[in-house]
Amino acid sequence: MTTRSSEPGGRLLLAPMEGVMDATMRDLITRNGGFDLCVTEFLRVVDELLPPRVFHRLCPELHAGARTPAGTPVRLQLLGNNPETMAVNAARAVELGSPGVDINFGCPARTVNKSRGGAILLTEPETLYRVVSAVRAAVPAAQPVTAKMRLGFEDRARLLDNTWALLDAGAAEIVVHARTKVDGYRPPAYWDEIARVAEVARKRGVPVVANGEVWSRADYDRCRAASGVTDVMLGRGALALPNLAAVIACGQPPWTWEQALAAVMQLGATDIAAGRERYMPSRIKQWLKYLERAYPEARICFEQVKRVRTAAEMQAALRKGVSPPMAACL
Ligand SMILES: Cc1cc2nc3c(=O)[nH]c(=O)nc-3n(C[C@H](O)[C@H](O)[C@H](O)COP(=O)(O)O)c2cc1C
Repeated sequence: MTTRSSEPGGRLLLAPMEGVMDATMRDLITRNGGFDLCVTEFLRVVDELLPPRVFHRLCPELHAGARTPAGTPVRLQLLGNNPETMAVNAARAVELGSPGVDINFGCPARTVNKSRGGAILLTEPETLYRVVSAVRAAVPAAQPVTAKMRLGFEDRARLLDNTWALLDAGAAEIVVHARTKVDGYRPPAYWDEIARVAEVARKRGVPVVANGEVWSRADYDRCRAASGVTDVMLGRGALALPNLAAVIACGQPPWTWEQALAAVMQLGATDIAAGRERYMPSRIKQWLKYLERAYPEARICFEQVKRVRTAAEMQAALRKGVSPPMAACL
């Protein structure tokens, strides 16, 4: 196992991905090394202090020092607009062991935005300020309060207002997904816009993390050059090429399809062992879709398993692919 981190060249963060990047995935992806920090899927905060079990469900690593089995720290992410409830839930996240807390100002989901959560708040810099200030005040000073945002909601007009709001409120770090909400996930990511945020944040000594469309070592280099920042967050790229962080951090060769398929099988086995059989086939299919970007074999594999409904059938189908011919998994 390669455990060297990407320091001092810059940190690598594993992106929060709701419905995809749960503890099992974080374990599989961080095992190979290269990552310095993970951020959890968002925890939706409305009008109450959530019970500890909700935090533990989202981030079981809290039972293990808030680290993945490979030792990568995991920070909890909260999403909401109410400063008071965000503050009490942030305090609880930290009490339960989260190394600081991250706040989501980037979620583009219509249902979330309709209830004034996620990216819609980029139209209200004053709300960003109030939420982050309240959270900052509620969390011990040694614990970082970080924020993740997009370039804007409809356009980038308020990018620097939002940046100043986060800085004035005491954000310790800002992750910028280099697209607006309206851009969705459509390429390109506008990495050069991150440079504008970084220029302002530098005045306060606050690091900025670049995010969006980094699928390879070459993208990573281009992203850093365009944004001028050294820290990068990887999302879909780390699912498409599961050892992307180690490729970047340690020059590890990109995994072969056989290695990727072994990780897919491991995910299946873990889900079964944890009693998540019903959920397992759809998870495997979901990952294969991401893997298609790096491996033509993943498409063949997906076509062959797309009608599989049970965990046992899925396991048998994948197992056949482990012996030659390796190009297919049936
Ligand atoms: C399925 C999915 C779920 C996501 N869930 C979250 C989330 O819970 N919190 C968050 O801040 N960003 C979330 N994101 C955004 C990612 O963290 C990241 O900003 C985005 O995918 C761009 O980075 P990438 O091109 O490296 O994937 C999600 C993205 C996807 C595709």
